[in-house]
Amino acid sequence: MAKESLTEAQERIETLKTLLNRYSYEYYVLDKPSISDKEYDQQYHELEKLEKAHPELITNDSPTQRIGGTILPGFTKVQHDSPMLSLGNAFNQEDLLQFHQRISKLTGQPLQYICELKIDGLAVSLKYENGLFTQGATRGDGNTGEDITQNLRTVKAIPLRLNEPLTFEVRGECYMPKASFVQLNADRDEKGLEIFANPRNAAAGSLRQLDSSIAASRNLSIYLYSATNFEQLAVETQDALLNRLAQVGLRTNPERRLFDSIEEVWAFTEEIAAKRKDLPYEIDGIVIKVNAFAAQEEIGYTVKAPRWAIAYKFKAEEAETIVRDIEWTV
Ligand SMILES: CC(C)(CNC(=O)c1ccc(Oc2ccccc2)cc1)c1ccc2c(N)nc(N)nc2n1
Repeated sequence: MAKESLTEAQERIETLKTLLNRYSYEYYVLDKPSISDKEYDQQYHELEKLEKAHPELITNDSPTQRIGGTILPGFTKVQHDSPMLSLGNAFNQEDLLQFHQRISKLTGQPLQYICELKIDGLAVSLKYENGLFTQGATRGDGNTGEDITQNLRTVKAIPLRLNEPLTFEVRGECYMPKASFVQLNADRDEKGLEIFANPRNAAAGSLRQLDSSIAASRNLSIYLYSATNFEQLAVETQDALLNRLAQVGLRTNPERRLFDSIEEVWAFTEEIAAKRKDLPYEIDGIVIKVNAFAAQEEIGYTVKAPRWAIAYKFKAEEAETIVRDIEWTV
């Protein structure tokens, strides 16, 4: 084909990046792809060819730039702008009742709860500046984590550009779907490599790689569940925040429910316990949060965890999940 003019190439590259970004949003966030994988691949290869012919037009948010070219010497430290807090635990109905009674005393507002699944993966923080993904980090000790931007850029469910030019930080759980875990262990076993004990360890092991092409091969995914400086999102509840995160292009877990009583919350934990084995990802519990941000602020925090949230933990499923989890060490 005749070498297209620079502006024609520039326009086509911009169009393709916008289209491919939109398709990823439909596929990973809306779970409603509007084109086939084949059509996606065709447009992706057209973009690759155009960028090869015009390398000066390659930008950081192009879907062709998810795998970094270099192997990192190590991970640098990252200070989180606000702490990534931990959660208190509940192990039975009585614990949940006590949680409810304890916080009911701390606010005059009627308590509405939101229940979210507690995905068994690795907590990560994603920074966006003017809508562009600029930094990804592990939770670390809650205040200091490690910069794993290169590896998180390979996670296709993480948009390199949001649908809106927002500047904020979101947090969520990066995980390996059960099917990817089974396939990975089968491949490793066949190659005589040590297999992973559970999907959480496999996800942690993948995000700890200094060569992002290895992380890229591990089919990781992510669910986001919180944001900092979310004032610009103009939301007043956790549920509205999650809807807003999906609207701007971020993947959130659909199995969330709102309840007005702790009895209904307990019933939900039993409902999820029954369907846990059928979920395409592992969970280790349910996170119960006061839904309204105003009530959250009134109820407040302890030194390391919110008072307005608790993790109801399921009993460990199989012997293997009791295996000591890999500590995050590099
Ligand atoms: C509730 C929170 C602890 C996040 N929230 C925070 O980390 C957090 C951090 C600073 C906050 O405000 C402060 C800002 C500065 C200082 C102190 C608090 C508020 C919330 C949490 C933790 C783990 C979760 C998980 N595995 N799954 C789901 N579904 N939800 C989860 N939610």
